[in-house]
Amino acid sequence: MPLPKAELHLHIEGTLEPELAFALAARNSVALPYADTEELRKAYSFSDLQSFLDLYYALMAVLRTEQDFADLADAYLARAAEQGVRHAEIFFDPQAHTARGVPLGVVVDGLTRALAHSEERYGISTQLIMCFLRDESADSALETFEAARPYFDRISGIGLDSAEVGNPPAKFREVYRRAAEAGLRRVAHAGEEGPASYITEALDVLGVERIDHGLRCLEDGQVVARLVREQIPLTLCPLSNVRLRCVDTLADHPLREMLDAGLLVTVNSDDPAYFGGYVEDNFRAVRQALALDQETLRRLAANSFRASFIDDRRRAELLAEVERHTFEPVED
Ligand code: HPA
Ligand SMILES: [Zn+2]
Repeated sequence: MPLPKAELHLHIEGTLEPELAFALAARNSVALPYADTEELRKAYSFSDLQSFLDLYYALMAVLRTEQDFADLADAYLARAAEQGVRHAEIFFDPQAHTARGVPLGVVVDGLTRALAHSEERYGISTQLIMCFLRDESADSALETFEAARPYFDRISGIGLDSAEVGNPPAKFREVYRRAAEAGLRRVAHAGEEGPASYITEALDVLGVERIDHGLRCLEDGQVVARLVREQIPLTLCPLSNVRLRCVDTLADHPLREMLDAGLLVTVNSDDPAYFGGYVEDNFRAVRQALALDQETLRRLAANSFRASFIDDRRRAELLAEVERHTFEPVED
């Protein structure tokens, strides 16, 4: 069995595998501009975040019905279970669907239909985090937030994703204020392609409890010192960072330096269908590239539960599972 872990940075739309994309395209009579899955996979060569986002949004055209969203989430959960995931906090992008005429209720009902049987079927507890597209307007985020109020009993928190540079956190001050007032958890992508100052802004202006990516904190010692002091979790995504050219190679990934600095870092998969692996694949890749020992892997898994929004009892149970875990001999 793989190491038990929580997945805290996972875009459900980024789990759309080429095979499922073609199956849904056929089911919904949507034409894809690729002959087959092989040709589609060849398009997964990205130069930066935007080049990925262009394909990510285009492929969403196949997601139309409640069943589509349920199938997408169920396929993810089945994969996640094989990868040792025991708790998942799952992002979705409501505006990417409502903009195409898919009602918010269809998205939420479909996703939560799959999540509802997740504990029983896969042993994975789940939460849903609604992300706003930061390259859309602040008004659009507010409209989306208000439209989602009827679903707040099924939504744990809000996040911020999409094109970072030029779309600083402060643009979304009001929607984060309303989320806090509504008792929702708050996270945001910051410091992936954007500067370290966006991390500070997300903490100070948006009141976020966790930073998604946060890699570029390393460019500012004061930001690192604060993240360490306040033990703000960072949800790193190593394979994503290589594919989107935030780091040159996995061997250059600063994960080890970040751990050594005392940062509360976690390892996650971001958009696994596009970036070459799910969360255990990310663990395995950094273990190999950075020669991480078992205690370091155990620490990363424990961090994932510490950084999660689960209740204290389940957190204690899952941390005990990490402690008890015995590693299988590695073959590579
Ligand atoms: O890695 C990402 N960064 C920003 N937006 C995203 N939307 C899906 N994945 C990402
Ligand atoms: Zn992300």
